[in-house]
Amino acid sequence: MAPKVLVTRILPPQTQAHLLEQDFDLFQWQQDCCIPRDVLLEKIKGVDALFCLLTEKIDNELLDAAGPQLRVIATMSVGYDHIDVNAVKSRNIALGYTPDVLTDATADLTVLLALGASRRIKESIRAAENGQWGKWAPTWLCGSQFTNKTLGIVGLGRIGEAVGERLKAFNVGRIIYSGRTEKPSAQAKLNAEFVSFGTLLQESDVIVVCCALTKDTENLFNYEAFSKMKKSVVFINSARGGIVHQDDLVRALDENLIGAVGLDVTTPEPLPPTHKLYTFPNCVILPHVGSATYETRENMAGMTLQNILAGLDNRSLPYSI
Ligand SMILES: O=C(O)C(=O)CO
Repeated sequence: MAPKVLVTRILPPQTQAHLLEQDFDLFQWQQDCCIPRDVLLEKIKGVDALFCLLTEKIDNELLDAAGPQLRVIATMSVGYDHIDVNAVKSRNIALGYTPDVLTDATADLTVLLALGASRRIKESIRAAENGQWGKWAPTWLCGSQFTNKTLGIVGLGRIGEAVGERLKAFNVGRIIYSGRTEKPSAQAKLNAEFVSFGTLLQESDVIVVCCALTKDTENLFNYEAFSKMKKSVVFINSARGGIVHQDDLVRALDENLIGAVGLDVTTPEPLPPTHKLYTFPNCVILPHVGSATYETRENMAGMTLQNILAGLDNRSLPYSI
């Protein structure tokens, strides 16, 4: 009998074609929006494999609804804060994700945000489009550059290291990082120093958040943290919205405690267009597009399908959490 497989979205074209070639009893959510929770809870009943995205919460309620035959869950994401990993593992369900493959795309976008925020891209685009572009003027729309500045990376994992490598090319003077543990190999490559979180806040000119969202990092960037930063700091988050206490970020911007902000992630997502964060000229917000290149998304989908196929075959997953 063909295995029952639930896929929560239409996939990039090559992987979508590959999926349809499989001998699956397939239910695939066809609309270009998240599968509603009640539909997911209904459709998960009796499935052998679940192909999900970071938009689906995988918890005991869902696993109970699925039933004991569920053998593999594969998320098309590197982050897995949407998954109750202990709940999945305690039921002996194989769990897969997509590490490495989105590192370059996400690091590229993080650099884009850092440059954009520090060079006042939002105000510049608005000025050009709104007829405020007068004659060239010596100090109009000046931002700051990275030359000789201190770059602080919170979480020197794969993406943090790739961001460091890229920003090194902008002649930063010093790279410091904080995190749970020292990362000797990345540290040596970047000639970086491991410092305490407090030191990183105080000494960085540019702070990039590249860590995972966990219980330890939830709301790590609160009012107290923003208060310790340089007033000129460029603060970038391309990791997860929940790492930042967003109301405190609004307060910090209101009180001019920080220089510029670039966000690819927020709480919630999507961030409603009426949200106060959009009103700050020095806050650039993108709609969670860090990994959004054709190549990367195809690779992520392909890896997720490989995980599903391995799990259904009772093989160990090639990209296992
Ligand atoms: O894969 C992830 O975790 C993402 O955030 C996608 O960009």
